[in-house]
Amino acid sequence: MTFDVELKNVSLQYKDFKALDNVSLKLDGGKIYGLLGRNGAGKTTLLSLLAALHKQTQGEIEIGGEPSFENAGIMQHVAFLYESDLSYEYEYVNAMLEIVGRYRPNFDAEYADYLVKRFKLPTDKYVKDLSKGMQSALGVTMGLASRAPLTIFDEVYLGMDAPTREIFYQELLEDQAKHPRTFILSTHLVSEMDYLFDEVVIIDKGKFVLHEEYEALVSKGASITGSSEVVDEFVIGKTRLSEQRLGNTKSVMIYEYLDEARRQEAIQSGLEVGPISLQDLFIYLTREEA
Ligand SMILES: Nc1ncnc2c1ncn2[C@@H]1O[C@H](COP(=O)(O)OP(=O)(O)OP(=O)(O)O)[C@@H](O)[C@H]1O
Repeated sequence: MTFDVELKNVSLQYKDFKALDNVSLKLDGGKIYGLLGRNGAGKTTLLSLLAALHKQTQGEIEIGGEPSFENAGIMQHVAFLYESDLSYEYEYVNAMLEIVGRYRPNFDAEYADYLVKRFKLPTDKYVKDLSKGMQSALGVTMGLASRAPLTIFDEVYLGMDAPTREIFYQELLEDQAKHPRTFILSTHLVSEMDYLFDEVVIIDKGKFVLHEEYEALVSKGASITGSSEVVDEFVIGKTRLSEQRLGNTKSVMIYEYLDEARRQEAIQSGLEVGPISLQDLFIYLTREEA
């Protein structure tokens, strides 16, 4: 089972501050979405509305085709994992997973057990005594093993070290292939996680910026590498996202679709044409105006 998600003109006002401003978005079920935004952009606010932790001040949210707020039938199928304070959690890992399993209709205890071993989570310590990275891995274990049709991870992987994050990414892709559901991953680890995303959503200062397929998005630009003079000449008049220089070699990311003829022209001039990085595009699209 997977869930579509739809936000129609959603705003959230905290007293006199608008954290989300008229956001509309439609996410088709069964895909992995990357939610990107700078600090304070409104990612957690948006995700906590999807998890019905509070209600939007304006607009409508539908999950699986139904209004989701205070809808127990829908919300039992929505898993929201975020960095939470577990410093008072006097439960062992297995006991905590058992509790989660009671509330999640699709919970797979065997898979949870497998993930506990895969993440090497100690089963003889209270959750409060686990390291920060281990607590993150426990959050990921709860989220994956719940197999909820809508699973939201809000930066839960921050405390994990790189090899542990790699295990998470592998498990996410493998389990998504076997049991497709809708994932939303918010992250600042853009260049590390971009390959996971089917589609990307960017918000900035509470406002919707874009929603696009990852492949389509990164094909909107190109990286051009070669000798400085030739690169400079080729990129004249094009929007530059970033620039790197090493000796006489230069690499420039441009934000412009290159058709086959232009690509061939670049290659004929001795330039290398590569894909653009989502991270550079993200930085460009959310930059502060000077
Ligand atoms: N309870 C609250 N009262 C007032 N303002 C709030 C409240 N919660 C969040 N905000 C504000 O809403 C804005 C969006 O916050 P949010 O946590 O959604 O951002 P974020 O994109 O998740 O940021 P980060 O990447 O830094 O975690 C911020 O300016 C924040 O200060």
